[in-house]
Amino acid sequence: MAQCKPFKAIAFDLDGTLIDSVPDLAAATNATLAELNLTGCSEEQVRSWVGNGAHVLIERALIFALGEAVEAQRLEAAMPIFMKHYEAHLQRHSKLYDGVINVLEQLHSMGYQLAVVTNKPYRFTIPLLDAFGIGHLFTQVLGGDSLDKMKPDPLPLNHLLQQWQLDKTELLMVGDSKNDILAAKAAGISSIGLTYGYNYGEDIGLSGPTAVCDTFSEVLAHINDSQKVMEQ
Ligand SMILES: O=C(O)COP(=O)(O)O
Repeated sequence: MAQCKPFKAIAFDLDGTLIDSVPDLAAATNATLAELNLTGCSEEQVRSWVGNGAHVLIERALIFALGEAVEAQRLEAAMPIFMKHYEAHLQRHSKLYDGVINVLEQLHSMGYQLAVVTNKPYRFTIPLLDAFGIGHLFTQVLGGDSLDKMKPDPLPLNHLLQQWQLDKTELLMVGDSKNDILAAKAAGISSIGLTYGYNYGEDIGLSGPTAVCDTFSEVLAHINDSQKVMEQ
């Protein structure tokens, strides 16, 4: 078995992990559909469409509203409309999940390198983190369009391993979606799956994370316990 080293760095997913962003994503999606004279959708539907970036979210919304597959040209025309509305909504109704600030501040002061690895477009990620007063805690922030591929591809996590010169056992991924867990598995690193976020209505445990937590505060307890075991 590979020699396990204690974690040095932690990569966090954003939507459904740190921030409940669906209310604003749903408002922006509905404003987009309204501008295109199409039927609106529910917040619950948007909750099940989030996870693969803005492009896929709007593709899913258009397929729902049109009742058929959407042509590439139509999708491309809808994207700037969505981007405009999401920029205006960004943090109007979104909320940090319980325990997020406290746990991130503790991990930061314990000396962990922290990153955000999200499929959300980069241009929205930094303003959102700053609006909630947590941007300064992260030394790396990767959006869905920062690199050539997004989660579930391992590229963003491999990028962090390389940037920070870490062994695979030294980086942990924390997220609510199977995209996070599949990316972690493909990169060969440990992961924590959170049960409270958005995962297409599926049990996150089915994706096979290293551990499952029900609250963000449990993540800190889990990391502390794992470090004790590895240091023994
Ligand atoms: O924008 C999305 O689709 C999801 O973003 P996430 O990777 O932070 O969950």
